[in-house]
Amino acid sequence: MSSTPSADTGTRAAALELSDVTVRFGGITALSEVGLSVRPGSVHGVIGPNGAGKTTLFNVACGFVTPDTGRIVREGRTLDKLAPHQLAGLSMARTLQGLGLFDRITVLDNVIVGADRHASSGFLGSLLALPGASREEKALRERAMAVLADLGIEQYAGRYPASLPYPVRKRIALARALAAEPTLLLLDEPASGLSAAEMDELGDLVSSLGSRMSVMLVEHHMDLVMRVCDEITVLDFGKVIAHGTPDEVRNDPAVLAAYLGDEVTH
Ligand SMILES: Nc1ncnc2c1ncn2[C@@H]1O[C@H](COP(=O)(O)OP(=O)(O)OP(=O)(O)O)[C@@H](O)[C@H]1O
Repeated sequence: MSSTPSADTGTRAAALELSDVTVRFGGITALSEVGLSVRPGSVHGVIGPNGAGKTTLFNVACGFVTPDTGRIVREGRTLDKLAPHQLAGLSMARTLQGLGLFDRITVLDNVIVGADRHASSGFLGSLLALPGASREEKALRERAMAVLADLGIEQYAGRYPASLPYPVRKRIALARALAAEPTLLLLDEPASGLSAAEMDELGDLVSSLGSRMSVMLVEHHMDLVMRVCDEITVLDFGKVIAHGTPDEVRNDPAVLAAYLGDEVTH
């Protein structure tokens, strides 16, 4: 990865900053000159009606999509290009809507995949293949178990993901991301498929994560976003139409207009 220091703003660098990001898919402009800055130690929400560009923005932040134009700056360093395998090296981790768990290995081993920052080097593969526990493997297992315990799902460590309820599987995916010890966590629709009670628990969890790291939360569920986010960026038709605190965004006429006919809660 090539990177260059960005201009010193004199303040603590953003955990993640996207500037003037434009993404086109053929004739469709999914994002148009979008800017967003995730302040260190904050929970930053991204919302918008269907087709607004949320997923595309998330994919740019994860390196899945390279913008046609624009800059990605991580803690003061401008990244020419961001690839998914570079996330761990940048102390970033993400969860996806599709979870992406490995069903043929245990929950614990799934989380070890996250704990092993050197997975792309094949280090993890050799560890999992070895019957005897090396010092490194022991440390990885301990770290993975600690994260599972932190999320209240350590009892599932020896189980296989496919046999477990969806909300538990979502926590496993989160545990895998957290096991990489990120300082920036990117969450894509973490509340989808959860009951109201489970969503409440998730809200508490995201709030507590926000006190330990920076979080970018892309989410449909307005109640959750309003409850846990310090700042919110609102997209519509690929453009930023509002940005501010939950109260500012909630009362913004442009946001109300964008959601007209949709379920906005006050
Ligand atoms: N791979 C792609 N190819 C072509 N068009 C795409 C692609 N991905 C997204 N788009 C288009 O870009 C626009 C933004 O899509 P995106 O999925 O980012 O929005 P979204 O806010 O996540 O929508 P939703 O809430 O419905 O998931 C939409 O018009 C979508 O049809």
